[in-house]
Amino acid sequence: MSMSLIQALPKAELHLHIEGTLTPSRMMALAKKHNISLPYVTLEDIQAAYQFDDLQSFLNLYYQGADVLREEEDFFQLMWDYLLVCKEENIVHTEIMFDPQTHTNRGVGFDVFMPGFLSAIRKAKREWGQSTKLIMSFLRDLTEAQAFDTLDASMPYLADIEAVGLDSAEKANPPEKFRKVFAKAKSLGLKRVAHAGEEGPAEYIWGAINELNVARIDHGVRATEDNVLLRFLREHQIPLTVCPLSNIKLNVFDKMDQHNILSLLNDGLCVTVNSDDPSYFGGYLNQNYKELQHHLDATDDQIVQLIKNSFLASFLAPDEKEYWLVEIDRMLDRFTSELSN
Ligand code: HPA
Ligand SMILES: [Zn+2]
Repeated sequence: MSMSLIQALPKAELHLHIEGTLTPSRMMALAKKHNISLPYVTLEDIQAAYQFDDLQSFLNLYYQGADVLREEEDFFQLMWDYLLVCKEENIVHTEIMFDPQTHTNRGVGFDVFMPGFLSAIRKAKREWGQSTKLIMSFLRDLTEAQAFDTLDASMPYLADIEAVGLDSAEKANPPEKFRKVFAKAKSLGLKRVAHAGEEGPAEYIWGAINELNVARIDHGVRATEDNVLLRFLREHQIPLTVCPLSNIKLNVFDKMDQHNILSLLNDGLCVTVNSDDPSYFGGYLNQNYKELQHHLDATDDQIVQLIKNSFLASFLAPDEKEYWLVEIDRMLDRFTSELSN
């Protein structure tokens, strides 16, 4: 049963950067369209370049790749490519991060990328009922004043933005640097998330919770360095959006069999599985689940709990969460009775 379980069950994805879904072939096509010369000739050159030492070495290529995104249609295609993957992988709900500053810094404004994103999102909703929410992420290596400018520029699109987030280079950019802009976002009715405890210390997870008032932590795997924090995360069921393949590619863990996701799960934390930047890290969501079966001997029960957590940790309304949890149990009952017949 476990082979098809991952594919068969409806899932939510909560930690996904849309700029990190830019496929090598789409990158090549857009470079050609806009007459941009890439440091790659073939698709294989791109694959070969995607070997990273750490977060920063990845970010350098990720920001470089995003430069091929110039027009509304490009952003539509980027989003559409990913939403088709959601349909294929049975990701019925997805909370998608986008990095406005990666685009506004090179003269591509909200009036270019937002209409592109939104038309793809609306088409997927119409065609197969795809559920999505958008999370606007601030780049933490830039200043808080620049984050405020970004929040101001997003005002015309606020109705389509669920939450704000915090990403990019974590070390030396602690959450409290963005305390005021997160407070402003909260006053505007936006939910909050932040990357913390990926490369940065457990202390940054406390900072995200106490200073930024986040509903969940992106990554958070370094929480295991602080037992008081672990107890707090368990007691308050503050979700961690963990990204297994990302953590291996960026050397947060040496090998998948050393990943701590299942020990966090067994400890009673609300952990979830996500793909982060699938085009750069070598796998979409289902592959991330499969890695846990292959390298950590994840049981069916653990896979099911991780999938249920993906809905519990989402920003869906309580009745929507309940709908999917009931649907999952219904499907599991059916699998079990099919197996016993
Ligand atoms: O995993 C990540 N961490 C920080 N910044 C990012 N930007 C895209 N992906 C990431
Ligand atoms: Zn991320």
